Amino acid sequence: MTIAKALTIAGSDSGGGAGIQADLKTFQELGVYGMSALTAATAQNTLGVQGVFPLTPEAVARQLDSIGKDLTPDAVKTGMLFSADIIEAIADRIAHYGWGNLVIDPVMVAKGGASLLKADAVTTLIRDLFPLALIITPNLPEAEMLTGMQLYKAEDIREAARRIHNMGPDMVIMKGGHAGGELARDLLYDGTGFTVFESLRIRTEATHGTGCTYSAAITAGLASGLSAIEAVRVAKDFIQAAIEDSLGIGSGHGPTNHFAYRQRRSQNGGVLN
Ligand SMILES: Nc1ncnc2c1ncn2[C@@H]1O[C@H](COP(=O)(O)OP(=O)(O)O)[C@@H](O)[C@H]1O
Ligand SMILES: Cc1ncc(COP(=O)(O)OP(=O)(O)O)c(N)n1
Repeated sequence: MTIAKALTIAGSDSGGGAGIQADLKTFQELGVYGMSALTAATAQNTLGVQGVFPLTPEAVARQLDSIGKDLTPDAVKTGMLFSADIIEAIADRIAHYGWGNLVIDPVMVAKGGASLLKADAVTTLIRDLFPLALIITPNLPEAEMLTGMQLYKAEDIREAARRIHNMGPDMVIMKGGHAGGELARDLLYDGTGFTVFESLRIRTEATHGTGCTYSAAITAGLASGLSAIEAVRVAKDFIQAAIEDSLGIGSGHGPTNHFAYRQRRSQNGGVLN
């Protein structure tokens, strides 16, 4: 049996809704073998982030070496990276092992407002990691931080996608979770044109870890051999089901339901409804 393997390089969310935990659950649900390299532990629940405890760059690099010397990933994603020296160590190891299918979720600030990336690490993220990426998946506040633009109008969002594309990745997905409106609309830009992925916006507080889960689902699709467009289409269905069927746990921003996509498919003879 050959199984697709995906690696997440990210922080731990003790509450289980975001970070490494969301990524590994998503990989598993999509039939992909999950591996992880931890960058930081967070003390976190649905109410917010109570503490951030980064690992040393050396500890991150050694985890990547252990994986690289034995278990070649078919796709890799990054999430919370925290500091410039951790990013440098990760970029160095990814280049060393020649890992492709790299999805970068440029995690900066948790929904509750806690900083998950030091301000002085943004330039290192752009300089060292973006050129290695197949896809970068900023939400609108992250895209504003990366470009210095204010993103309210559709044409400005498209211009921001072009500018982020010029920072080195093959593709950019501008996520629409933070925009208003009836639709949750994501835009994929590949350097020549835009592809729109949209769904009905669900009115809910249970959106903790949506970005992690979405980028992990894209990574799982790429690891399985899907094209980028196919992988994003599956990921959009996965996150929509996960938000719609939320679990109702915790008293703040609850987690999404990582079981939902598979449960719906099995109830419908393999077809998502
Ligand atoms: N309320 C919602 N209803 C439907 N889809 C949503 C909702 N909120 C976010 N999404 C989708 O979840 C994915 C993650 O987007 P977003 O929430 O913007 O990321 P982040 O968690 O990084 O802020 C995107 O596909 C977005 O369209
Ligand atoms: C450890 C960790 N990593 C990433 C995040 C941010 O996750 P995201 O999917 O953007 O969800 P919200 O924080 O916006 O709910 C995190 N919180 N913790």
